[in-house]
Amino acid sequence: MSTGFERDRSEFARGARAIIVLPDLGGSSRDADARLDETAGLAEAIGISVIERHHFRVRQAKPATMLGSGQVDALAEAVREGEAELVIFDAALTPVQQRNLETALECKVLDRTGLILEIFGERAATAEGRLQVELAHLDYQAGRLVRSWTHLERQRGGFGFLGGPGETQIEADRRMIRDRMARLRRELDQVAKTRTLHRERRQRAPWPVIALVGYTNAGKSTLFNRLTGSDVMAENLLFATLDPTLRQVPMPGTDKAILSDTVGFVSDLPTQLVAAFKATLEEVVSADLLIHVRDIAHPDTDAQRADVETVLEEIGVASPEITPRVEAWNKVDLLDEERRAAVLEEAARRDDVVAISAMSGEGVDALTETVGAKLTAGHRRYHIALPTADGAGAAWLHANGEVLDQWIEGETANYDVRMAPRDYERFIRRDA
Ligand SMILES: Nc1nc2c(ncn2[C@@H]2O[C@H](COP(=O)(O)OP(=O)(O)OP(=O)(O)O)[C@@H](O)[C@H]2O)c(=O)[nH]1
Repeated sequence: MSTGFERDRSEFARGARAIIVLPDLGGSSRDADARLDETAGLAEAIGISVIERHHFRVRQAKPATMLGSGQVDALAEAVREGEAELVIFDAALTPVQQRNLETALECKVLDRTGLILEIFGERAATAEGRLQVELAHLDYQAGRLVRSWTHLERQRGGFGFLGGPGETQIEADRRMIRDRMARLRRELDQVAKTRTLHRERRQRAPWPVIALVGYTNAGKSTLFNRLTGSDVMAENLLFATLDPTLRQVPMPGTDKAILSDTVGFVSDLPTQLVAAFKATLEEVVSADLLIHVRDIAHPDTDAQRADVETVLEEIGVASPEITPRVEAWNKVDLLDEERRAAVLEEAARRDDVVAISAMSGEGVDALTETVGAKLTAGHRRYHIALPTADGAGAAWLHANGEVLDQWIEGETANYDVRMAPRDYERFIRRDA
């Protein structure tokens, strides 16, 4: 069934000419140029062609148009001269502001949430990803529909104007959205159940799961490819990895580990998206260890780190004491000599930080060593005696622990094994 509310991708056709606007309300610690770069990068990731960037200082956001009237006029002029088809605001706009701006600028206006939804829509690769995006999108539209209706009605002077023109249509639209959302939720439940089954099956496999997290463009995919030796997703596509990709990788100290690449995080991630993407990020929630990839050469690297930690907390990842993190300070190749020396020195001082260049490979072996060491940090040495005929038991020990020594006494095979207490208990239970 088509609700008529599905995304019209042709609206943002590849190559659409766009102007990026940063309304600067002050008080942000972020670098305005870096912010404009990020938004331009996000837009370009879905094929929008960015022709201009504007940075407007706004003392107080205007309820009707966000910007002051002089600024709106200047922007309208820029739209006409540049023949722009789209203006992207790096801010959250109310439905009223969005519509008033569209009228004044005579072109389409998209806010940050709308832009992120477009990107998520384009990148969602699995059935679950697509369902989640559509749900988030409908949720966003439902909010706009209700409020814009109230606004229209007020313009008509029509409180108490129930049953007036348009109302029936809007009611019908809202019902259609509601029905469609209910259906999507049911489908999602089903998909989520299947996923949980798969995950449980994998959790019974003995390998630890390592999740790569990080701000968008930090270099997660580049590192993922380097660690796994795959060259998929080598393009510079923001959010190229909306759906987690899982690979087995060798890790010192364990037989192997499962590495999961996840979606890039952004600042001000709309709440409805955090909720909608929680399932996609479940790999992160249940991971044994997180590698937090940071673009250490970015001017806002500290703010980006805080954003990532906030999202991790929002989606329910346990504190670093329970789910250990290793920070990979990436792109050290871009630093000037002085900064590079300072970064390397600080990284060397900390046992949870490794300076790397995912691009050149510098530091990547050290990262693997550190991750392996963290994974095995809680490991202990056990003595285990098995009947020599227990080939499966012996194989399990080799796969799950580090066999330090083994010797045979009559019918008994002895093993001196280093492994996680959790694995030891699982092994003992298996025997019982
Ligand atoms: N100079 C330099 N560039 C890097 C390095 N690592 C990644 N890059 C570049 O940074 C850009 C983003 O890298 P990705 O690996 O796509 O980043 P990501 O974190 O997966 O991005 P999202 O999918 O948006 O979350 C690409 O242009 C990479 O080539 C590095 O160590 N040095």
